[in-house]
Amino acid sequence: MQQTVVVKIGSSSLTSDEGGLNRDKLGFFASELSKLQHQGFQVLLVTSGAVAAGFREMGYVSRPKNVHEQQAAASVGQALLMQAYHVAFAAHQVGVAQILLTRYDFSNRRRIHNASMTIEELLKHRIVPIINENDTVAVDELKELKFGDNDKLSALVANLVRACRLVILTDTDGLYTEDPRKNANAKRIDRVTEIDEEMYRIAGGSGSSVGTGGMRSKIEAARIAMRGGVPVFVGRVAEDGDLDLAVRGTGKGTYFDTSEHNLPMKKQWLGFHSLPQGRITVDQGAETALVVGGRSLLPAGIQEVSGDFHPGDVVEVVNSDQQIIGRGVVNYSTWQLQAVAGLSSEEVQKRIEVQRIEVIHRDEWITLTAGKQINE
Ligand SMILES: Nc1ncnc2c1ncn2[C@@H]1O[C@H](COP(=O)(O)OP(=O)(O)O)[C@@H](O)[C@H]1O
Ligand SMILES: N[C@@H](CCC(=O)OP(=O)(O)O)C(=O)O
Repeated sequence: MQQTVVVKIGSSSLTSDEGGLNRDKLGFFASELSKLQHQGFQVLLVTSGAVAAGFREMGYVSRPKNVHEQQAAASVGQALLMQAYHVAFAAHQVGVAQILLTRYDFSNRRRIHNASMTIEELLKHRIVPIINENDTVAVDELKELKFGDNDKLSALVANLVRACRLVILTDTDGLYTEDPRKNANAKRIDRVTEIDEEMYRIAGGSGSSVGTGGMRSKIEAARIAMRGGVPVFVGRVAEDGDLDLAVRGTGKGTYFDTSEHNLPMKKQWLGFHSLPQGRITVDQGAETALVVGGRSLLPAGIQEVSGDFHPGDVVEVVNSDQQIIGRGVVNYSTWQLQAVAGLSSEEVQKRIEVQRIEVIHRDEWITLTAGKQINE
């Protein structure tokens, strides 16, 4: 079977702080990606840079902060971006296609299935799908409905196509013990096997005025991809052949290894694509049963319920310290659960009629605590 590589290129690698595309850099990346394809890899590109490429044409002096200005700049820049990629890849006899996705598309199983089928068809024809967030329609006010930066989008795409590696290219050669722009003595971390809280602490925000996510969002992307069984490289590609080295394991950057196996599609959807409709707080006993014991959630372990959900919806589960421990498909509605929270299963059955006694069945649950996942 052919191996698939997903490469994400950030705004900082394609444009300058003053805005506008750097066609030399873009041409270089197209050449590196084409080489990978010629070697037999299936290649997908997740690209940022629409806002950065378009804001100058709109007459703005710097990257706009206002949402509608950003959306307008993105719609100008996206066309410029695709035009430039089309020309740059054509020089290597490689065809390209544009795919614009939103967070909402991932949360809807039919839409993401359609996107996945389209991608498969393009790859079969050796066309490189070039993916960006659909900035014009992405809703910024509702943070959970917008990716913002493309790091997380690239991780979701890598999991979707079951990539053999996700390569996140940026303007620094990997994750350092501190932002290297702020501390020249910071040391690069070459290999990461587990993402813990310390990792989030050292990863700062964006260092340039065109990038948005910084290293923090790359760590979050790496966590999602690792959960999906996809190893990740975060770093820089500056010279001929660098991308090949990055894919093969000897690039200039940080490698995030994973011992996880590909998560089943259903669990991926639950953990990373679905949009929770409510929140359930559980006690210590229920937390252990879910996270360590691999058991279902029963009404007895529930302390608090909020949101507006119905049987079949996805809810987020938090422990008594309000830390997220996972997500699952709920078998109760909000009012039903509020009426029986904390009660024994026997008592619940006397009071209300439910299809299944489990609030969340173990097969419809995913643990999302940082570190090693015990229960799949
Ligand atoms: N611990 C860290 N190690 C490396 N880079 C870091 C760290 N913390 C913050 N950064 C910053 O993250 C930036 C890359 O992210 P970003 O600007 O969002 O790039 P992109 O546009 O490629 O997504 C780097 O330029 C760097 O200044
Ligand atoms: N979709 C946006 C991405 C915004 C952005 O700056 O992302 P990134 O450079 O990946 O931190 C664009 O194309 O401008």
